Amino acid sequence: MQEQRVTTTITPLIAGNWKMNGLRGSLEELTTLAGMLTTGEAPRALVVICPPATILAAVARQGASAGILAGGQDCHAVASGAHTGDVSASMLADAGAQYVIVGHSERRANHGETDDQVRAKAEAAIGSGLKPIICVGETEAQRDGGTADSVVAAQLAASIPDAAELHQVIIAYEPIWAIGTGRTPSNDDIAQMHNSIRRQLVDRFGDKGASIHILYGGSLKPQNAREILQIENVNGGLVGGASLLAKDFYTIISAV
Ligand SMILES: O=C[C@H](O)COP(=O)(O)O
Repeated sequence: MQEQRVTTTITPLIAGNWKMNGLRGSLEELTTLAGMLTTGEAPRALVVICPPATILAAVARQGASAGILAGGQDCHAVASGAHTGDVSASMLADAGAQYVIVGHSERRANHGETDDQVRAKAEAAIGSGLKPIICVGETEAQRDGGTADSVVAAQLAASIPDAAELHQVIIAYEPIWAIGTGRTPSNDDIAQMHNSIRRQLVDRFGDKGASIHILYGGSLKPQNAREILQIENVNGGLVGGASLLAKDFYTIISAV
């Protein structure tokens, strides 16, 4: 039987995750990017930068005139309290963020975050008016063992909240073995995974599931952006290393 395919038209979104890179000096890159976005051809994508929390407010303020939106890289699941070192979703919103990454594989791996915790963070984000970018993805062993589909399906099922405001949720598929390695899945493998994610979203959420962004992340670069970003059901990208240089990030944005 032929697989049912679901396609949809969504304004693409390109998000840069600066991770733990970026001192105040990085704002110069933001200024350069803003200049490119305002003087060049108008971008066909929403542009988001997720900097370290220390410069989030500055990024939100400085990026606004060029239409650059700001996002956090993580948030706590509760609004306030005795959680030394943590930042809540409402604090990110207060600093000017409109998005927040939750469940990035570096947090799942290094901080033992579970799907339940990721879902709680996504709920907190939505409750504070932020759009959570919920990350899912398989390890290399899982890909080689043929379980990538089921691993990602389980993460999706458990990490996405059953919120009425579901149109605010964004999914980022990031094969862990592709992050920061320069390796990417084949275009066919990306298409297969994104179509599978789309089917699950539509099965679970109906029409709303058809309008949820599904971003690709993992060694997305100026060199491969054009072909990856035109794959069916790839509605943009979550970019790590290549988002740190304005020139590279602008090339990726322009590839949409
Ligand atoms: O959040 C971004 C991803 O982890 C991708 O990172 P990368 O583009 O450096 O591979």
